[in-house]
Amino acid sequence: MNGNYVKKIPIHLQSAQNRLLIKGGRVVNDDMMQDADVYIEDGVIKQVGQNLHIPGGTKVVEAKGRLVMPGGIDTHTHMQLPFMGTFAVDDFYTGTRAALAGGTTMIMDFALPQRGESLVEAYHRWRAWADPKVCCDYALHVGVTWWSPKVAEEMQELTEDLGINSFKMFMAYKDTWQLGDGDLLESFKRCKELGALAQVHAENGDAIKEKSKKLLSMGITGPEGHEMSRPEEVEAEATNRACVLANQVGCPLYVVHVMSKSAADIVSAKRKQGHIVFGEPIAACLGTSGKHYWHQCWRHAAAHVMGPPLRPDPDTPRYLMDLLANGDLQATGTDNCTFTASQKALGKDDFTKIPNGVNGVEDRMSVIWEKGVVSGKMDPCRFVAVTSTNAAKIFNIYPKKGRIAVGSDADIVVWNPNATRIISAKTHHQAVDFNIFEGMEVHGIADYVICHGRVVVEEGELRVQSGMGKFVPTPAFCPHVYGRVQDRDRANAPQKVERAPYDGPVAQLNSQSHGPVAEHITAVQQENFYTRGAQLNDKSPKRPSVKVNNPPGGKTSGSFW
Ligand SMILES: NC(=O)NCCC(=O)O
Ligand SMILES: [Zn+2]
Repeated sequence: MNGNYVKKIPIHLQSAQNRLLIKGGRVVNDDMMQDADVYIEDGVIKQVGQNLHIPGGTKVVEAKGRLVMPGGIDTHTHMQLPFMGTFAVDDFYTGTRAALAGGTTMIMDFALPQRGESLVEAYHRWRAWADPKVCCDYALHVGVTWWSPKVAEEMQELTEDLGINSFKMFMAYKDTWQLGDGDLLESFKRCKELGALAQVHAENGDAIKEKSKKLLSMGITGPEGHEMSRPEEVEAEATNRACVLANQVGCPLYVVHVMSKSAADIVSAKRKQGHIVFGEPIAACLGTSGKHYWHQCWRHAAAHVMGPPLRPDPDTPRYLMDLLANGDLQATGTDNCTFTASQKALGKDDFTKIPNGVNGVEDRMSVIWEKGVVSGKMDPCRFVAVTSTNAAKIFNIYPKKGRIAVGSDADIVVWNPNATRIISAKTHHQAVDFNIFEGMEVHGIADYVICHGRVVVEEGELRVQSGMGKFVPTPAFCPHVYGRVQDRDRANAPQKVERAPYDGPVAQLNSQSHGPVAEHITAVQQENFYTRGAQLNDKSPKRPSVKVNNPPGGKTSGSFW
């Protein structure tokens, strides 16, 4: 099977089933597989096993030869994001509908305030956009795009009252969302106090700005300049800095879109050193590479522009998949943030103006199945872990989400591991007019998708309604993230050395000594010499006896001393 694998059916033919049996399939969780039936009532899994007692009139989904897995959780999307002068074209309706078509039953999006804007207001704006439109469940991360005591206060309101347990800080996007190291430290400290998970977009925004200017001045205006302006080491440096700063204040850290080998190596090395850090590769970097930035067709190249960029090293997807398979990286998202050709063309003469973002929400499950399971790197249990369970654990919604077990939400994908399809913008359900995985043949198709107990994909037919999904609050102090923080703090607490006080002579500070006092005098003297020609403390009735004609360090022949 390939091509147009999901058809739309009219809303009036859609119905909610409150009793459903998935029969004859192989249930896959992150830690075990078993041949079992799954019985669902009112959106919740009620029984898992064989020879179940099922009430008459229950709708049956035949799953023989299929894998019955927790629906996917996409940890990173930006539906209808206002960004770089425009809005992402996939909104909360088309984006979540496409997610379901591909077997993802929950997304996690980002409420991103403008610099100086209230975080709580941004949160409510995103809720107002998403609630009436979402076809599947969703949660929100909130961006900390500036710092002040008010931001710290609002973070508390968001975690305690509004269902937020993760905050994203940007180390890129200088002059808009970027935080400096001091503000990063403050936000990490605050996350820790509130039991929230700190997330970072790890790229050095200052270096990017500088390099972009240089490339543009050399006449490099096309999409290849995007990658050249932010090469691997720019991502690796920021990843390392974020890990160090978070670890210094004992705050757990989640690095979103780990795009390069060197950034992934840092996450993996820090984990080995005992840091509490998680790494999230996305479908784009697992499924394709940055060679496209050098494509002859401008539109093709621009369609791949995202930050951090895809990497030209063709070995990157394999490498990241290996780390995902062996546990060095943990959860997967897509950074789905889509722009049409005409939107990308805002940067036709300047790569820094191409709206950043690619697709992925629909194809993540198939791409990871193909590159991860079909390639023999991971088994179906690990596939479930990296596409669903680990996200549920990290964001504290497990086992409500991410597991097939009694009491869990009935968010399930009935996966046909043998069917194939060819990914194409012509047949995908996203609003965007380009697909970065165009032409890729993938095994693994969602024959049925069940969301809150409703069959939303049935033998190729997509049955959704806007507003079907719900906001899922994510509680703070997640045991999976914060479980060892207290013990770790206690074990690593600095110890004072008990000793007799020093009782010898202590040197007297004077104005000739090096250090802050001397520096202060030098700076003031400099101002007096070159700005006003006035003397130190001009306004005070009695001047100190500092000889400005012979400054400390002596005179120089240049214009500064
Ligand atoms: N990643 C990207 O290119 N676009 C969305 C904004 C962001 O996450 O940086
Ligand atoms: Zn993002």
